[in-house]
Order: sequence, then C-alpha cells, then structure tokens
Amino acid sequence: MDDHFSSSTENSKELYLCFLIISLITVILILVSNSKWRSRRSRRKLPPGPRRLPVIGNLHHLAGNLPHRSLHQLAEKHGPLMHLQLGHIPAIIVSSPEVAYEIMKSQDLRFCSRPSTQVFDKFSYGGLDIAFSKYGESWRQMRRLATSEIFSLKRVQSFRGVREEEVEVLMRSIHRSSSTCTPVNLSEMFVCLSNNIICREVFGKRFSEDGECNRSENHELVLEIIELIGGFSIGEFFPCLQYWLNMITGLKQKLERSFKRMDELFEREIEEHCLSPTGHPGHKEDFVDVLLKLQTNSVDLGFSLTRDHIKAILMNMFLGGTDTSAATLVWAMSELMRHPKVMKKAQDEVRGIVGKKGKVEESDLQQISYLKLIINETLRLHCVFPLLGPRECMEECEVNGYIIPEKTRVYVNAWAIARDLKLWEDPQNFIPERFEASDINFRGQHFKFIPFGAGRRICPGMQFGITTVEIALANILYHFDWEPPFGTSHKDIDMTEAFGIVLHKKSPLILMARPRETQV
Ligand code: HEM
Repeated sequence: MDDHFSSSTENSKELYLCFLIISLITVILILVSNSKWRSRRSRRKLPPGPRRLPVIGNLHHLAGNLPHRSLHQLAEKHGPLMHLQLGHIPAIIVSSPEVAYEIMKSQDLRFCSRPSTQVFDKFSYGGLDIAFSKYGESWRQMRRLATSEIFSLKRVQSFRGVREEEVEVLMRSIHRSSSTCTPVNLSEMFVCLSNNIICREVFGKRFSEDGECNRSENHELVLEIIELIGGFSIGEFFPCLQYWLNMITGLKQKLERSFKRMDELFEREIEEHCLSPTGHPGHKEDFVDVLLKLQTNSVDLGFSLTRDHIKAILMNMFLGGTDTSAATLVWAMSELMRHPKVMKKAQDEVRGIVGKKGKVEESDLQQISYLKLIINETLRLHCVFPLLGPRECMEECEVNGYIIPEKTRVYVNAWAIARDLKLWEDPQNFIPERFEASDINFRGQHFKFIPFGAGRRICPGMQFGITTVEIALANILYHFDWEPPFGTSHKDIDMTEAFGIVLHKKSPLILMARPRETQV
C-alpha cells in the first residue's frame, strides 16, 4: 500500500516537473523570438515604398481561449490587418472584407497554400489530401477530382435517401425520449446524425451499434483527430525544434496513435470494398466505391491515384463532414430557443408547406425559404471555423500598402467580419430577416459573410453540409414543439463558446420535446 502510495506521489512529482519544464521552455522561446525580432528590426533601415507591418502581438494572442475573440479585440485597436509574431512564424490577421477580398480573391493565387506542420503532414498522408496540403500540381489534381466526382451536386442528390433515413432515425430517438418525458441531448444527437450520414456516404454503412442514435467508436476517433488538428501545439511555431517539442509535450505519440487507428479503419473499409466490390444486395455506391473505380481507370485521370491518396480524401470527408454540420445545427436550435417568435414563424412555415404528409423530404426544401434565412443568420453569428483554414503566403507581395513576406501565415477572422458594426445593423442579434431582401449568400462572393471561406480553398463540401442542416432542422421543427428543461427559461440557454478549431457550444443543448398533436 505504502509502496503504491509513494510511487504514485513520485509519478505526480515527475509529471509536475515535466509540466514546469515545458512551460519554462515555452516562455523562454516566446521571449527570445520576440526580442530577437525586435532588435533585428530596430537595426534595419526600412526601404522606401510599401511599409512593413509592425508587430503588435504574439503567440499569447493565438494560444489563449477563443482566439477569434481576442484577435477581434486587438483588431478594434489596431485595424483590419495585423502582424503577429508567432514564435518563429510571422502571421497576419485579417479582419475586414476588403483585406479578405485581397487575400482570397485578387491575390488568392499567392495566398492559397497551407502551412506545413507535423500534424497536417501526418493526417494528409504526407500532403496528398485537399484540406491540409500545400498548393501545387498535386493539390490541384486532387481538388479537381474531388470537385467533379465527390462533391458535385449530382453526388449530393444521390445521397438524399441516406440523409432522409438518418433523419428519421433521429426523429424516432427524440420521440422515444419525449414519450418518457426524458430531456433530449440535442448536441449529442446531432453529432451522431452527421457522423452516421457521413459514414454511410463514405463507407456505405453506419457504425452505431443498435441502429439508432448512439455515439460510435468512429465518432470518438473523429473528435480525437479534430482535437489534435485544432489544438494548440507550441512546436508548430518553432519549426526547428518542432520534433523535440512535440516529443516532450507528448503530441508526437498521440499523433502516431490516432493516425494508426484512423489508417487501420480506412484500410479495413477499403479491403472490405475490394473483397466485395458490389457489396450487399441493394448496396448504394459510396465514396470508397467511387474512389476505387477511379483508381482502376486512373490512366484517364492523368495521374496515379494511390491507396494513400484515397485514404487522404476519406480523411477529409470523415473530418470535414461530422462536426461542422452538427455544430451548426446546435447553434441554430439554440438561437431558435432564445427567439420563440422566430421559432414559431419557422414552424408555421414548415408545417404549412408540408401539411399532413408526416415528414419533410428534401424535395420540400426548395419552398421552405424562412428556414434558409435562419441557417444564414446562424452561420453569420456562429461561424464554425471562425479563423477559417490557416493559409500561407507563397511569395513576397503587397497587401493594403504593406509588404507581406513569403511564408507568412494568414488567418482570416471570418467570425469578427460577420459581427462588425460597420458592416451589419445590430450585428450581435439574431435577425434572420436581415437576409430577406438581400442577395448576400455564403458562396464566397460576399466577403462580409464567408462561413465557408472563399477562393481556391473554399469548402468543397458546402452543399453536403447545408443539405444535412436543412433537412434535419426542418424535420425537428415539423415534428416537435420544444421547451427548455423544467425549471429553466428560454433566456437560460447558454451560448458560451468552447475552445477548439470547430466552434462548439460549451454546454450541451438539452431540451424537452413535445410531439405535435397531428403526428403519429
Ligand atoms: C455546415 C457545414 C460546413 C461548414 C460551415 C464548413 C466550413 C468550411 C471552412 C470555413 C473551410 C475552410 C475554407 C478556407 O480555408 O478558406 C472548409 C474547408 C473544407 N471543408 Fe468544409 N464545411 C462544412 C461542411 C463540410 C463537409 C460536409 C465536408 C465534406 C463532406 C467538408 C469538407 C471540407 C474540405 C475537404 C475542406 C478543405 C478545402 C481546401 O482546403 O481546399 N466541409 N470548410
């Protein structure tokens, strides 16, 4: 007993010591890099012409809780283009539609690369995917292939049945809870829904055990990887020390473990598809089928589509498709709960259009226009990737009268732009009607509203994501009336954001559902 006690005390001492050393190294590295940069600049004479941006912030502004908010506050003081020195990496933060236009439209070709980090390199199978790879011929080939074969409108429509079935599963789950007066954890259910949809689209099957809305092992894996990709890693900002810092912090080991699990899953699924190319009777073509077929005919593609290329795209679908749609659904329902008049108007619309049919089908969505305004307004206030994907400048250029050196990291604060008082009336409030008589949409043409990004790196899965959100939300409003849990009111719905690459609500959305009288 004593031995056990003393060994666990020693273990915690070691852990504490390790933590102290890491913190000390981090602080020293930040201080050294900042002071070195400043002294170098003060000795240097600035050339005439476009100026260099002064450094106004450091890693501390990005590493803190909710960086989009602290960067927004900084931008209010320093303007829409700011220079931060992130360890050894220079970075600019963009917080206005004009500068975003320069970066993502007029000079997109110079800014459409991604930085290289150990995490990105690992999960992209060494730069073979679409989301994390650097810009170049290989990325262009993959993006072209994915746009035409995977993310096309035809493909989105071909999975209509999958989405409708999974939404029905969700409705049944909610129904069960409501019949026993059990509160419904919508946050959990939305993640299961989108994970099941994406797994069926990608692998042709869902992974929940009992055929209902259960959290699957796969979903845990998605969350683990998203945390690794979106988490703050000090090594990323000190490239020459990255290997060692990632070893000391344990990131490297975690990375290897999660990657192995992900790779094994993909291998298993691909092998299953190879062994039984036609699948079970009634099997619908999924993305693994599509990619394997393309691999067989890869002469037509003009490049060799390897097994690693396939796994890299599967990773993009798997990660891109789960959390984003789920987070958007949670924010939308939370806003509707806080705005009962908007909720009522939306329910009246859906119920009026669908009538007594018993469920909303995708063919109904075209007519349900107020719901689309609600989704726009949700994406404006709760941009799920507040800083979009990090970009990297490929050659020295000039933006807004300032020189931007090659390899500068670029973050566009889409969240701040969408809440800017100068651009939006009453921007902090949820008012879907603001989109009513407006031609502003999220397709990357209006730079004050870019929840899916813009330019060459715009989200290719936009239509998949939006359709999932629309069909799920429409059915939820059609089938049920919603109340806050007993003893709380609409105003108590907590809207605090959680830290992470995907902007989630911090506390789960738990509500009481009451089936509509006319429903079965
Ligand atoms: C509501 C749902 C979604 C939102 C709000 C969203 C948003 C975004 C954003 C902001 C980016 C970064 C754009 C940039 O860096 O400029 C992105 C990239 C991406 N998204 Fe989505 N997304 C959603 C759904 C999906 C889905 C369902 C998929 C796949 C099935 C997907 C796949 C991707 C991929 C592959 C990229 C990387 C594109 C590139 O770097 O070239 N997304 N998404």
